[in-house]
Amino acid sequence: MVQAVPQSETTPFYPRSPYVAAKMYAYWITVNYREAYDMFACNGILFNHKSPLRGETFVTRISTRAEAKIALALQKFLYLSNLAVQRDWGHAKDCIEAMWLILQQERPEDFVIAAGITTTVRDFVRMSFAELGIGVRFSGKDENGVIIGLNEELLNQYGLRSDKLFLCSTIVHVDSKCFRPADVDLLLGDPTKSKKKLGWEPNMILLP
Ligand SMILES: Nc1nc2c(ncn2[C@@H]2O[C@H](COP(=O)(O)OP(=O)(O)O[C@H]3O[C@H](CO)[C@@H](O)[C@H](O)[C@@H]3O)[C@@H](O)[C@H]2O)c(=O)[nH]1
Repeated sequence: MVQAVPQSETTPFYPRSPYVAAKMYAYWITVNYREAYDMFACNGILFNHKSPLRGETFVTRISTRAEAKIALALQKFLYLSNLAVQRDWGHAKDCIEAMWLILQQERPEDFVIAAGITTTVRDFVRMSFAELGIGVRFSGKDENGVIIGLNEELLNQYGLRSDKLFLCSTIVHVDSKCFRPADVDLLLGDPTKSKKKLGWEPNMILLP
């Protein structure tokens, strides 16, 4: 449903949730006030951004909280829905810096603020488990996640015990009943304008 890949300032919007539909009002009223009253009003079109303050209902925190509990043997499984969706995940600090830069410009304009790198939820989960020393592979029809390796050294470094983690055991379950009725398959922002005009560069990016 995305109208172009990557998505720049000129890509048409196609909201896939009531929340994002409401954000369209905020976007257009900003443009309207700028054009009608010559106000210094700008839109930062921010792609997904994270920090330690990220709410626990978002997929990154759902996963990392569950992963930590699994590593501590306080929980057995992580339940997720669609692992194939891709997001352009950046850091909130970088976005705030971009907001400040937008407001320092001579002329008010709209800017895409994005890392310009897209990652599947599947890879995010795999990478964050790996940070703890737990190797996970997703396979099979349901794409459940299975332990394929344990890095004892890394686990020990965090004071974690590997005796409750078993090779070949399934720790990530995909629940297809929980797929969103309308979801965004792929978000990948094009930050070219921000980099060029604002001199903005994200400091924290998620490398696959
Ligand atoms: N929440 C959640 N999402 C899951 C899960 N499993 C897979 N996902 C998928 O992970 C993706 C990201 O979901 P969220 O972390 O909930 O974020 P979001 O819907 O992309 O919302 C963010 O982006 C919006 C713009 O697209 C923002 O408007 C919003 O503020 C937020 O930053 C979605 O495609 C969702 O289907 C799960 O168990 N829980």
